[in-house]
Amino acid sequence: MAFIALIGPGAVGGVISATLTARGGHVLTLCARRAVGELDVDLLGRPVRFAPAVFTDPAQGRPADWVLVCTKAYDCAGAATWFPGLVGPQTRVAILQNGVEHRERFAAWLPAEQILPVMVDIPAERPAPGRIAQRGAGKMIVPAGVAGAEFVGLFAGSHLDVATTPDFTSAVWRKLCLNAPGAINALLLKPAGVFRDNAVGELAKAMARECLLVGRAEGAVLEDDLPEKILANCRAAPPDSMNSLHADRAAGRPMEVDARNGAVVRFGRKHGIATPLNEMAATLLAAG
Ligand SMILES: NC(=O)C1=CN([C@@H]2O[C@H](COP(=O)(O)OP(=O)(O)OC[C@H]3O[C@@H](n4cnc5c(N)ncnc54)[C@H](OP(=O)(O)O)[C@@H]3O)[C@@H](O)[C@H]2O)C=CC1
Ligand SMILES: CC(C)(CO)C(=O)C(=O)O
Repeated sequence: MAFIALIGPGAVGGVISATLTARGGHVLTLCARRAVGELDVDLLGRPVRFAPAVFTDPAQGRPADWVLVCTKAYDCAGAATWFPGLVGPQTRVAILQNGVEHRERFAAWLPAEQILPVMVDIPAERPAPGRIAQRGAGKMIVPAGVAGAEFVGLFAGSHLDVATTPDFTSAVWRKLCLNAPGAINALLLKPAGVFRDNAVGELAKAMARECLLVGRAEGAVLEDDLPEKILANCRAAPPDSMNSLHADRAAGRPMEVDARNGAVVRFGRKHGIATPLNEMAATLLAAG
C-alpha cells in the first residue's frame, strides 16, 4: 500500500484519482488550491463517485511514497509549493503532463533521479465543477527502470493501460505529434469533429509532420505514416470532444502553448528544421 499525493485534481487528475479509488489498495490524498467536495467521474461509462481526502494548504503535507503532478505545464511553480511537505528523500514524483520537457520543467525543485516523466494519453474533460469525464481509452508510458515498474504497479488491475518503455523519447515525441494539430481546435474553438473537414485534415497532418521531423532529429523513432494515423485517430474521437489546449482557451485560462507547439518550434530551431505551421499556431495562440 502506497501513500499517494496527487497535485492538481483537474481532468487528468480526476480520472487518475477515480481510477486509484476504484482500484483500491492505496491511500490517496488530493492537493488542491481550493476545497474539493464529492467528485463524480465517468470512466468510459463507469461512474465513480467519491469524497476524496484533500489538502488545500501545502503546510498540511507529509512525505508521500508517490507524488503525482497533474497540473498544467504553466502551473509548475504552483505545484512545486507542495513539494517541501510532500517530498522526502524516498518520495518519487511522477509528472503527468504533455510535452517533452517533464524533467526540465521541475529541475529547479527536484533532482532528476527523483522525477519520473509520464507520457499521458487519457482524453479527459471537466464539463462542470466536480464532474470529470474520460472520453477515450487511457494510456500512460513511463521510462523502464525501478521507478517506472513501481509506477506501473500502482495501476495494476485498473482499466488504464500503463506500461514502461526503454525508448521514452519516442513515446513523448509521438504524443507531441498528436498534440501539435490540437492547436487547430484551440484556434477555431471547435472540437474534434472539425478534423473531418478535408482541408483541416490536411493541415493537421502537415502540423504533425513538422513535429515528426523535429522528433526524429531529437532521436525519436517515428514511422512515416504517423500523421495519417493521428488524423484517423482524431476523426474517430467523439466529434464534440475537446482537447486540453482548446479547453483552456475556451475557459479563458493560460495555455500550454510553449510546452506544445512552442516546443516543436524551439527544438526545430535547434536542429535547423523549419516549422512554419506550428510557429504560426504558437504565435496566434500566444497573441490571442
Ligand atoms: N485533459 C486531457 O485530455 C489531457 C491532458 N493532458 C495533460 O495533462 C496535464 C493536466 O491537464 P488537465 O488535467 O487537462 O488540466 P486541468 O486544467 O483540467 O487540471 C489542472 C488542475 O491543476 C490544478 N492546479 C493548478 N495549480 C495548482 C496548485 N498550485 N495546486 C494544486 N492544484 C493546482 C487546477 O486547479 P483549479 O481546478 O483550481 O483550476 C486543476 O484542477 C497537462 O499537461 C495536459 O496537457 C494529457 C493528456 C490528456
Ligand atoms: C489530445 C489528448 C486528449 C490526448 O490524450 C490530449 O493530450 C490533450 O487533450 O491534451
